[in-house]
Amino acid sequence: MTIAESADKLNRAMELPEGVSIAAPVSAEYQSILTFEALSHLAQLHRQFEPRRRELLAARVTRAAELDAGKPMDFLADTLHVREGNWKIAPLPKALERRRIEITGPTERKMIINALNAGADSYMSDFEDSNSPSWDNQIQGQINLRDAVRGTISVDYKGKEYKLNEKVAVLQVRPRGWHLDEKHVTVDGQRVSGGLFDFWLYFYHNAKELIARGAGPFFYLPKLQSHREARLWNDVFVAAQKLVGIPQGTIKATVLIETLHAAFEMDEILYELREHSAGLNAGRWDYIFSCIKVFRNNRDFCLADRSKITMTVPFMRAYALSLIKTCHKRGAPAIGGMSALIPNKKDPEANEKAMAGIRSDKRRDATDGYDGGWVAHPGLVEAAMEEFVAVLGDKPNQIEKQLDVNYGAADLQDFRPEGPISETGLRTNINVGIQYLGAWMDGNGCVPIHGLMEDAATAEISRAQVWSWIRSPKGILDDGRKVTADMVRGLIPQELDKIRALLGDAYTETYARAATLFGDMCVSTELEDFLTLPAYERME
Ligand SMILES: CC(=O)SCCNC(=O)CCNC(=O)[C@H](O)C(C)(C)COP(=O)(O)OP(=O)(O)OC[C@H]1O[C@@H](n2cnc3c(N)ncnc32)[C@H](O)[C@@H]1OP(=O)(O)O
Ligand SMILES: O=CC(=O)O
Ligand SMILES: [Mg+2]
Repeated sequence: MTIAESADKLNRAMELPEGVSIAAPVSAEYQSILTFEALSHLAQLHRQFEPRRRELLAARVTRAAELDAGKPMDFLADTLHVREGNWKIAPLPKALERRRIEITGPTERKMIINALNAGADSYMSDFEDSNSPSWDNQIQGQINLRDAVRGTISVDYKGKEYKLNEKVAVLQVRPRGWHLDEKHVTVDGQRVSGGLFDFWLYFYHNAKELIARGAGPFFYLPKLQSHREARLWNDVFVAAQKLVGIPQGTIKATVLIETLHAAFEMDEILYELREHSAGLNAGRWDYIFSCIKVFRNNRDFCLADRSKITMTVPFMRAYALSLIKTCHKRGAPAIGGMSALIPNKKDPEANEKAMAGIRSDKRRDATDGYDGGWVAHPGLVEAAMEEFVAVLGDKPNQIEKQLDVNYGAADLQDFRPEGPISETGLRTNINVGIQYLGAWMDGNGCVPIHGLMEDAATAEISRAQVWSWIRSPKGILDDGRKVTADMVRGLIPQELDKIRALLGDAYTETYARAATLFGDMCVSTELEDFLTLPAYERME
């Protein structure tokens, strides 16, 4: 029986609201999330907001075409009054005042427990970059979150029982970005938005319970490209709070500034969400990816090896400090991003280096003025926390710190360094891109590769860099060879062999499919918008 047939058999007994259809199995347990009322409100929200989502996605295409045609990236003229106005976001709830260290990770059951117990102030549970959006991951993730909110989550793993400590981190949830659909659920024959689906199911099942427990429905909003996209989220929040019957302004959301477009609209984004805002976060990995994507047709644009694009290169520095300045002026928290370093159990020397890297990353963020920062692994919380405490002392945040910096459009686009580009850097991008994509298509959205955390955002940089080095006349290796499509096609089987040898029994044929897809995307004439869009269509 195919998945569609078994889904049909299982779901035939299930009563669905008018116009709603589900093309995936819904077990009795899944039905506790996909209730008639939850789905009927989802359909209502879809009908109300989907036309605007589509308009905004179309506006992204128009904007990209304008940039391709050479229109400069700049601050918006018609929102000058917002940038110059004297306003602040609404006061923060107590639960979101102290966010020095936020751990992040996928919504897998054991990981949720480990993350909530890790000693961080907050935990961002992720349906985006670190998640592979298979049907099971999405619905099981909602089940896990529901149980975590109620404190009943537990799991027995290899004979060890996992349950929550008395004191746990404050939970925040990141739904998918506006670009992703949830292909298994349609309303009136149209796929629903992945972001709306994730947001609504979590909100519907947990908002009141969270409020009763002294927290609230707190979110992270990924990959926004404009304040109009923030306005759409704000309007969704207003409608959702009304549907569930909780006061307006109860939802709080932190927006990731992780596209170059959004860096030019930070004030405007905070303004749109001012009743619901919990500040901004520097999503550094998607930000680098976005810069490459924005300048895809600018033959002068070229970035050095991925390892050379650190937080201290000119354009990243301008972005990082502008974000703090904007947030603090508006009374909003500025949350730092993720260092990709993770602990290394097998190699003490590498481990020491990783820990030193984490410390220096968090020290720089805290000293600059960030109110908190992200870590990818429980083993990093203590060291990262020490660095923030060293700067903040016993204060919950440093929002009062106003930055006297003035970065303009040219600083945000000072894309240095352009080199070096090495064969090692090229091979690493290919190897990481294929390994990540293979794991993702097999249902795992976050993978340790060569001592670093790799997720959808970091893999996007790898993919976009290879594409850009082929296209740009500046894509020349430090030994003088031009990066070409033929060179990349030749390296892919070699890197796939290395992956096969490395993974051993864990290797599946998916990696070969991932290599084909990755290769096609690198050599194609157009830079595909997101790696995850074609990959999602290849998943069940
Ligand atoms: C660009 C961005 O968007 S960044 C945000 C998105 N990315 C992330 O959130 C990264 C999340 N991190 C991870 O998924 C993981 O840390 C990985 C995949 C990078 C490495 O995971 P592993 O290989 O399992 O690490 P390792 O074996 O050292 O894990 C040790 C323990 O910590 C747990 N752990 C590791 N990372 C996390 C995490 N982020 N949250 C909760 N638990 C975690 C493991 O489950 C394991 O638990 P156990 O000992 O009880 O079995
Ligand atoms: O989501 C975070 C990022 O760096 O991308
Ligand atoms: Mg991101």
